[in-house]
Order: sequence, then C-alpha cells, then structure tokens
Amino acid sequence: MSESKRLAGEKAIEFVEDGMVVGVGTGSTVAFFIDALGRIRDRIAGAVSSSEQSTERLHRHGIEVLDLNAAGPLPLYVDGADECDPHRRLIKGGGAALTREKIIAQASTRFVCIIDPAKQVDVLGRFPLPIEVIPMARSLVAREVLARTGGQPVWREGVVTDNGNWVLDVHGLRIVDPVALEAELNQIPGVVAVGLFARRPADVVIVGGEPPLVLR
Ligand SMILES: O=C[C@H](O)[C@H](O)[C@H](O)COP(=O)(O)O
Repeated sequence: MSESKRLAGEKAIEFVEDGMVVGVGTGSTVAFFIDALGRIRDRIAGAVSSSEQSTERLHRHGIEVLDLNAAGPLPLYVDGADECDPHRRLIKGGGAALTREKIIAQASTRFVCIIDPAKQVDVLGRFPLPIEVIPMARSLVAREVLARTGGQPVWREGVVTDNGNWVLDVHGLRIVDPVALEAELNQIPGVVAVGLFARRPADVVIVGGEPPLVLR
C-alpha cells in the first residue's frame, strides 16, 4: 500500500509548474509528495501547509512555508483522502487536518488528490466521517448528528487538532447525497468543518499503481 502511495505522490509532481506556490495537504501519501517536492525545491516559490506535521516536513526539505493570507489564491493543492467516489468527492480528516485542508482546497484553482487504490469506493461512508468540533459543543453535535443522520458519532478522545478543537468520527453512514449531507452538518452550531469534500471535490485524482491512474 505504501508503494502505491509513493507512486501517486511522485506522479503529482507533474502538476507542479515553475514559480508556483503549492498548497500541501497532510498524511502518509502527501509525505511522498513533499519528499518529491524537496527534490525540485529550487523551482517553486514556496508552499502553503495544511498542518504542523506537513510544515515540519516541508521545512526539513528547505521549502519555505507561506501564510495563506499573504499567498492569496493558489494554482495547485495536492492532498490525500480517506475515501474517494467516482465523482471525485472525498472523505478526509483521518489525520485530523480536515479544516485547514478544506480552507486550502477552497483557495486553490486545481485540487489534485493522491490515493492508493483501497481508497476508491462507489458510495462514501465506509470510512467513519470526521467532524471537527468546538470542544464545548461535542455532546450537542453528537446528539444532532445522530438525530439527523442515524450515524453513530464517536469522540476521537485524546486528539486535539492544530486549531485546538476535537474530532467526532461518524460511523455507519451510507452517503448517497454528499452535497446535501455536507450542507446539513455544516449548519449545526459547534461544527467547525465536516470531512466531506463534496461541494468542492477534487479536480484530478491520481490512483497509485504501475502506472498511476489519472482520473479527471
Ligand atoms: O486529516 C488527514 C487527511 O485528510 C489525510 O489526507 C487523509 O487522512 C489521508 O491520509 P493518508 O494519506 O495517510 O492515508
């Protein structure tokens, strides 16, 4: 599996153009992309990072990490996913970085998602859906999610996001209308971000393999 993650991460380098500021996601697949980016670091203007973890790896490669407010709209965002459906809609947040990932995806013209083949599904929901919540709203959000979706929210106890918040993982969903569910869950007070990337799906999906598959 890590070999297909490496193949996907390295293929994504083909989308990087000279002088770009590159949006960088989080996770084990993105780690391969960052390592490949390090090999061409002189050709890029820097990166905007979605997590402390990725920032640290980017710095180790000597890549400058810029603030999104200063960088402005980005031409490219490269990130992994926990699940991907045939419409390039995603579940993300297994690494608790969903909120910053969502912000950078929204700020980017092109979102290239890099996955291993096991992440491909027909219908999203087998992977528990992460929701970042304000700590004081954890129980309220859990009750609302159960009432609205029938899914079972489980607190990812001990995990604190880079934004100082907590994560609920919603089990047992079969997400037939991801756009509607994303909108519905976003309305619950205390929800910071939902790990459904349906309103802003990936533009390109690279599935790691020999050779990697590029889906547009
Ligand atoms: O919060 C974490 C991110 O959404 C990751 O992109 C996602 O969990 C996939 O991670 P990995 O590449 O390690 O499977």
